[in-house]
Amino acid sequence: MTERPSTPTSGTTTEPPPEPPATATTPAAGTERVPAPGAAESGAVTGPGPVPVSETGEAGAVTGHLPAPAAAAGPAGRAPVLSVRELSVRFLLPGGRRIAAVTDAHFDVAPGECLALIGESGCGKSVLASALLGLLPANAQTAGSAHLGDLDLLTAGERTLARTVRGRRIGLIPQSPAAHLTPVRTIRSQMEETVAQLTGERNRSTLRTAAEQAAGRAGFPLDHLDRHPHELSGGLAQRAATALALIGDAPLLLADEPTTGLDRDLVDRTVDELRRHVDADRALLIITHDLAAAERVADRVAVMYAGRIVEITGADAFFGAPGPRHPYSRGLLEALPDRSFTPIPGLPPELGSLPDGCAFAPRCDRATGICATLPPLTDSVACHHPAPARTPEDLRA
Ligand SMILES: Nc1ncnc2c1ncn2[C@@H]1O[C@H](COP(=O)(O)OP(=O)(O)OP(=O)(O)O)[C@@H](O)[C@H]1O
Ligand code: NI
Repeated sequence: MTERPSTPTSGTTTEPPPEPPATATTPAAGTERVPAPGAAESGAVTGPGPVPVSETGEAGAVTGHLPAPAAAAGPAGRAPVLSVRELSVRFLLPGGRRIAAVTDAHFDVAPGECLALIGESGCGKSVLASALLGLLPANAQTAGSAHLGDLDLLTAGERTLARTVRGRRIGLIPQSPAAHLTPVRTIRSQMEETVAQLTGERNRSTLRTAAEQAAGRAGFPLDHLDRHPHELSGGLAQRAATALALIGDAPLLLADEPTTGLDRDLVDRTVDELRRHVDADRALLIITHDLAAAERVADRVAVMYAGRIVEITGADAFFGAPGPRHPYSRGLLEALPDRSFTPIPGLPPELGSLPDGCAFAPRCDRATGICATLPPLTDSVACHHPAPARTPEDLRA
């Protein structure tokens, strides 16, 4: 774990000027959001407390929507930057198949806090991030709510998301940075344009300096700034995308695998820069396969399995003592080379045909008959047979 101040260093957030957002966070052409059935009338968010989990796993069958103040207190006792309640995403496929990519996700991210979202490939992490930014494809349906202050990101219109949210209130480091960079323009010109759009600055030399500072923050070499995206390695494209996402100093940063393709030193450097973003009293939701990076940057960890968050707990408790409580979370840690290097047996289930009960049960050595029923998320873990919690202080979820 890195040393970090216990109190945020600044209480200010940057109010964006009224210009369009950064190009790096513009949605792909042709993508449109399909509002969830009944989503329009639900401005309400559910209150804190046990997470209701829908038995059917169907979008629209989300349970427990109780009216509550939009600014429910976050884990640090402050109003969260992001408040996600029973967020579900379904993809409708030809022939009537439904992919349950995200089911009943429920969490907050507070100012000055980093939440790391981890889990095996295909479990729904990127879909969750895309839902928050209104970047889902047209065959997606959402349910639940995701409040950024008073704004429900799931029901906000594309115009609002494009003009005031993406790049301004939420920065995105996308999972495929090369695809998000504009192919025909140099990295320098994309960075200068982003600075101009977000700050209103027009002076050439000021823009040039700001772009070079942004590159420096992400460890992007200045002598590569005049290159086009196709002239960059994957790691350099990653750093360019990180630099672009950091420019707006958005109150919430979504970083989807921000360290892919980087060597260990650059991983550390990148996550330390992301941590500086958090320590300036902003929020970070980082999606990563790199558990060492998660340990270095995160305050809390959310573990996702087959579209559901199965455990959400403090990073110190998770990576240290007493360790995670869900058998899947424990398996993820035990699979690490510097732990017992034992892979979790079997494969994750198809999200198009999930069982009614615990989706991890077929791979779990603790499973019993009761696991044919869905375990609710109580005490930070959704499992009928969790490892015991040692002390309440260990769990600061
Ligand atoms: N447009 C789509 N139509 C149908 N299914 C989709 C679509 N987009 C994603 N999915 C499915 O949603 C599930 C979750 O995908 P997602 O990209 O969120 O996984 P992930 O956890 O981010 O994985 P990774 O770690 O590999 O990035 C996958 O099973 C994927 O096949
Ligand atoms: Ni992903």
